[in-house]
Parts: sequence; structure tokens; C-alpha cells
Amino acid sequence: MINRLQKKYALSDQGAKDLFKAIVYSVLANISLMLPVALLAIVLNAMLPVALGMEDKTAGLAWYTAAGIIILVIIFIFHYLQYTKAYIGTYEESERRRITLAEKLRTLPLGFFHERDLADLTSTIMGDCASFEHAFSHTVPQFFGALISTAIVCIVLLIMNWKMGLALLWVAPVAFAIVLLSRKWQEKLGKKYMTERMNLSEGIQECLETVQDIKACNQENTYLKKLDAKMDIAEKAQISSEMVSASLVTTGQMILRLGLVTVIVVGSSLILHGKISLFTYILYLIAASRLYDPLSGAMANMAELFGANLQVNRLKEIQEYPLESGQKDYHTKGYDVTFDHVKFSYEEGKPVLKDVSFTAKQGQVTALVGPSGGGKSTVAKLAAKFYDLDGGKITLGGVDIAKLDSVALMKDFSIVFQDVVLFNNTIMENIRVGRKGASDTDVIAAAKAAKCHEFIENLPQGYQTVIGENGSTLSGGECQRLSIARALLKDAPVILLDEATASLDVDSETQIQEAISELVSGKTVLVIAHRMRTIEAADQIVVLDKGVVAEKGNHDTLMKKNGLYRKLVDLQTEAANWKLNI
Ligand SMILES: Nc1ncnc2c1ncn2[C@@H]1O[C@H](COP(=O)(O)OP(=O)(O)OP(=O)(O)O)[C@@H](O)[C@H]1O
Repeated sequence: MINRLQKKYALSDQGAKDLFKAIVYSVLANISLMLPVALLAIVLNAMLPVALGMEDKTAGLAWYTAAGIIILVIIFIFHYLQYTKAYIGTYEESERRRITLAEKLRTLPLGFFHERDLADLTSTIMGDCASFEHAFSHTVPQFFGALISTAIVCIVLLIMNWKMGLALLWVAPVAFAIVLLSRKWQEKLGKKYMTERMNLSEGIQECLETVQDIKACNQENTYLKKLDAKMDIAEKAQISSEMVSASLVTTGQMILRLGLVTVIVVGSSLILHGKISLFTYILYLIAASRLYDPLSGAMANMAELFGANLQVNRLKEIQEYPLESGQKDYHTKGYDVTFDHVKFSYEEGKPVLKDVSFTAKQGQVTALVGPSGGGKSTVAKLAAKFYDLDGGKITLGGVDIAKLDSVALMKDFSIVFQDVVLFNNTIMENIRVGRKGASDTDVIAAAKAAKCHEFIENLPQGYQTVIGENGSTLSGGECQRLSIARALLKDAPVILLDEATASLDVDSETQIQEAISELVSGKTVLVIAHRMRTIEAADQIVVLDKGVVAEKGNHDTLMKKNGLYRKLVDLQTEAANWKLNI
């Protein structure tokens, strides 16, 4: 049972044990609620003859009072136990679940993040986990608790008098069948609502991320209209999902109440024919007044469980996503990076790299150039094993990187991307990300080499300045220099520079170029730059066009070749001489 709960609801060992205990206590708590009915029956049995004048003395009132008090204590104890296991256990499991999810996300291959977007993941970690807190503290224990305890009471009632038992209980299977048979329908509507809610979250996230551009283009109204439309769609999907399950549950609950009518009709007839006593009749009437409430609750919980199942499946998708099984310890012969007939696509059927072969040699600078969208950044990401290949192989010092653990591989790479990622932390810590445990002196040395020491010193808190989300308080060039400082601090044998100097003015660019020249000696450097003049001195230039290597060589040979490289250089020279005609 514990194993089944664990699998069904993607719980930890402890979480499944706590849920199991919560269900057991919920069963006991529900049964304890039947004890007052049993006591009432006993009291009635003793009182009825007195009330009907058949006896003239009421015996054992003190005993009945004591039994009542004991029953109250029992009810309190079971409810208290159920509360601690269901609620405290659930919140502890929630904490474990979020930590496990975060740990899992940390170790997942980057391909996974390509398949799932950020809004989707945030919604799973925050939204779905919050829904589970409600489901596992309220719904699951109460559902199973009500069902099991009611089943036990039903068996007792059927054994005592099967005719009255049937009159009382025939409604339960009919009512539950209505909710159960419509499960697929409810799940379909639930899924639709979740998809629309996801679209809406993505829309809101996009709006917040692009608010500057939206305002700059005077597109607020158009954008808000689109967002409104998404909200309407999500609202409609939610209403139809809830309307359908609410209507079905209410129908089931109304059918349950018909049981009281059949108890009255069948009971009256049996009394008239002298088949049952007045006491039995009253007992079943009391049972009818108590029994249908937990069943009604279980029915509402069942509909909620269908929704929770959908969310559990999303969670399982993350938890069961295969982890990388690459080698963590490896030995390379030097640090040449070789692309050997590499094929790659982000989406099936849309190849980005069709056949790419070249070697970026250790101690040399290899530049990747080519028209926009030709696949330069993709090549840089593949070199660091951000994605798995569709064909061919990439080797680092002769070792196929497909066989290596991508986190372990990363220790050999220093990367500066076009899109700089900075954390809402101090400048000191943002640079230290490059090498955990680096001393403040090392961090400052890297900042000096990346020409950012001066601007950092001019900030009010210097290296202790907190720079806001993704460096929002700094200029683009300053952010880029910080990310270069981070790469300099890491000092890995392979360096990937993707438009590393794109946001810098000519002066800073020259200074950074000098810093990079120092950094790269003896290393394998793969550099992507749009400004052709920055890569003229590269040892090798690889021209990528439409996913294939169009040309290879150094600046002089490629210029003589008069091909695509020359065309790109000429175009840039033309563009550099362009000025406004005013
Ligand atoms: N995450 C992604 N998902 C789907 N397609 C992508 C993704 N990243 C890039 N692409 C596509 O892959 C192709 C190559 O992109 P890539 O960024 O590698 O080109 P690039 O040569 O670096 O371009 P640029 O010079 O403009 O930066 C483009 O058509 C791009 O739209």
C-alpha cells in the first residue's frame, strides 16, 4: 500500500509513510464519529421501553455520561493524530518535494529545458506543489478515510439487517458511478484548463520581460488586449471544468439523499409487517443522517483527485526524466576541440547544423563567422555539450564528449555568452561564480584584467554593490565585462567567446581584446564575433552558412579566395563607411 501510494502520487519514502498513517487515522477518526451513533442507539434501546411505559426506571445514566465523555476523548485523539500526520506531514513532504525537484533540475541535461519552458517549470514547482499541499492534507486522507470507514460501517449495517442495509446503501454505487464514469470527461476539461493557464502564465511572463520594448513601440493596448483574450480563455476553461465536475458531484450527492427516502419507505413497510423493531428502524434512520455526509465529501474529493492526478503526472515527467550517465573522470590528450560531421536540430525536421567538421586547436584562436542564423552560437553550445547531437561527434582532446558528464565537462570550459546572466547579488559574488572559493584578491585581479575594476570602484559600495536582477543597475557593456571577468577567473583550458565584446565601445573593446589575448595563450579559443576586424588575427576562421562549413582558413587565404568571407568583410567595410545623409 505504501509503495503504491509512493508511485501513484510521486512521494518520497517518508511522504508515503506519512500519507498512509494519515489515511489510517482518517479512517479511525471517521469511525470514531460513528461512536456517538452507537451510544445513542444503546441509550435509545434502554430509554424506549421507559418512554413507551413498558418499564418505569432508567438505569445507568452515569455510565452513559461516562461513555459519552470517553467517546469525546477518543474522537479528539484520532482527529488530532489525523491532523498532525495529514497537515504537518504534508508540509514536510512539500519541502522535500521542492528541494528534490530543484536538485533534479540542477542535474538535468540542457535538452530538457529546451523542451519545457520557464513558465511551465515555475508553475510545476510553485503552483502544482501548492495544489498538492491541499490535496495531500485535505483530499487524499479524507477521501480514503471516508471510503474505508463507511465501507466498514456499511458491512455492519448489512449484516444487522440486509433489507434495511440495502435500502440505505443502494444509492452509493449509483452516485459514485456517475462521478467515476465521467472521469475521462472531467480530466479532458481539467487538462484544457491547465494548458490555457500555462498560456496565460507565459503571456504574463513575456509581458513583464518585454515591458520596455512594448512601451517603446506604443504596443501596450494591443498587447494588453491579447493578454485579456488569454485571460478570458483561461477563465472560460476553468469555469467549464469546474461547472462540469460540480454538476456531476452535486447530482451524485442528491442521489445519495434518496437513500433516506427508501429507508423511510422500506422501514415503515417492514415495521408494519412486524419484521423489524422500532429501535432498528430508528437506528437506520440515524445511520442515514450520518452516513451520507462522509460519502458526499468523498465524492467531492474524488473530483479534486482527478485534477491532482494531472498535476502528479507533470511532476513525474520531471522526476522520471533520465539523468545523464556520462563519465565524470576522464583524461584528454591536450584540449583540441574537433567537430566531426556534426548534425544537429533543435526541432525535429528542422536541421540547424547539417554537416560541420573542423578542429579548434589548442594554443590557437578559431573564429566562427557567417551570416546571422548560420549556426555559430549553436556550434559553441554544442562544443560545451549543452545539447545531444543528431549525428557525428565532437571530441575534446580525442575523447568523445557524448560519453562525458556535462557538469564534469564544464570544468574545462570558460564561456562568455551573448546574453550575459548575472545574479541579484554583489559584484564580488557575481564574479566569484566563475571559481567557487576564489579569494577576494583573485576576484579583483580578474576584474582588473577584464577592465571593470575602475567602474566597480566608482560605485558607492564597490565590490559589495548589489546589482539587481540580471545586473539591471548596470549598463550592457558593464555587464559584459563582469561576465568576462568571471570567465577570466575560471581560467579553464577551453574558452568560448560568443559575441563577448558586442556591447562594448571601441575603446573598451580594444582593452578587452588585450585582456583576452593574455588569457588565451596556450588555450583552445573558439570565438564568435560579428565585427570582422576583431577576428582578422585569428589562426583559423571557419565560415558557417546554412548549417555547413562554407570556407575555412586564415584571413589572408580567405580574402584571396574571394568567397563568402570576403563578401562579409566587404559588406562590413561598406557599412562602417555608411553615414546619415543630412
Ligand atoms: N533554442 C532554440 N530553439 C529553436 N531554434 C533555435 C534555438 N536557438 C537557435 N535556434 C535556431 O537555430 C538557427 C541557428 O541559430 P544560431 O543562434 O546558432 O545562429 P547564429 O549564427 O549564432 O546567429 P546570430 O549571428 O544571429 O547570433 C537559427 O535559425 C535559430 O533560429
